[in-house]
Amino acid sequence: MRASLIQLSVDSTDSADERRRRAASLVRDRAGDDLVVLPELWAAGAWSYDRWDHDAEGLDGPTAEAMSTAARQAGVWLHAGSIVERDGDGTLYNTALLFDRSGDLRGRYRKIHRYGFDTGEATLMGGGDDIVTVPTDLGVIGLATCYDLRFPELFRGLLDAGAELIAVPAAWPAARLTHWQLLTRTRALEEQVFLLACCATGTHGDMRQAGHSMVIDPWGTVLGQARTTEETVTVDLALCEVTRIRSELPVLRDRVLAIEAPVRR
Ligand SMILES: NC(=O)CCC(=O)C(=O)O
Repeated sequence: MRASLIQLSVDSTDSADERRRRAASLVRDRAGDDLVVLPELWAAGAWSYDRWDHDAEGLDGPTAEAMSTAARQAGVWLHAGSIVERDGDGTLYNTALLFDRSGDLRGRYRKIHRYGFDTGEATLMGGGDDIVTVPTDLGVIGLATCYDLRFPELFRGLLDAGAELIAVPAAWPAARLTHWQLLTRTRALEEQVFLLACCATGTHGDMRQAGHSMVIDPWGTVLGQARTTEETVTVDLALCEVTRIRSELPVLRDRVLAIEAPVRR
């Protein structure tokens, strides 16, 4: 399969509408690919907290509509990154969307771990409850978002739910680039999955984002990596490698599930 990460620039110099138009055009350029991935909260801006209320939308809002159309026009599976979703009660969620080649919404994941400690996303948004995997004609795709990378138990849950490839949209800060590079490779290696991690670039809300979007194979090898500009990384990958590597190095078979550690905080 051929997969692309579109590392969009999310900068305070352009508007959500401009980014939607640019993202749709970049997705259409990927006609012929199988899977395309966009970053986290790229329309509203992951660090533009003051925009979230204004730019929040439903699953039939302008971002979802533009991305559904772009997926259909390009004939690709499209992980459209995430949106600031407002539900019927008015609660905001950081919600990732996966469209199929016809533009139908096939997966929706509300980010479970909210970043910010006692500020930002942690206080302005609700958290998701569900681990989400989506069976596709490509393989089983697991969904996680940005800060989730710091929580290995979620990735183990995705593995147990059958994930062969995990897509991770992000808006990771440039100041913690080394964490991004370590955590993405570690999650791919420990779960023996392909990990497609698409980070935003550019600066908004006073936060410079890391770029360095990466595709990593189940051996932990980086198959493709972006730099810090707006760019698209395209790789060819064989999902059958998951089965081959899991049988060549069968560490997952050696799990001891009965360990019960006391939880101390
Ligand atoms: N958008 C995010 O989830 C940011 C995560 C982050 O900055 C970190 O884990 O460090």
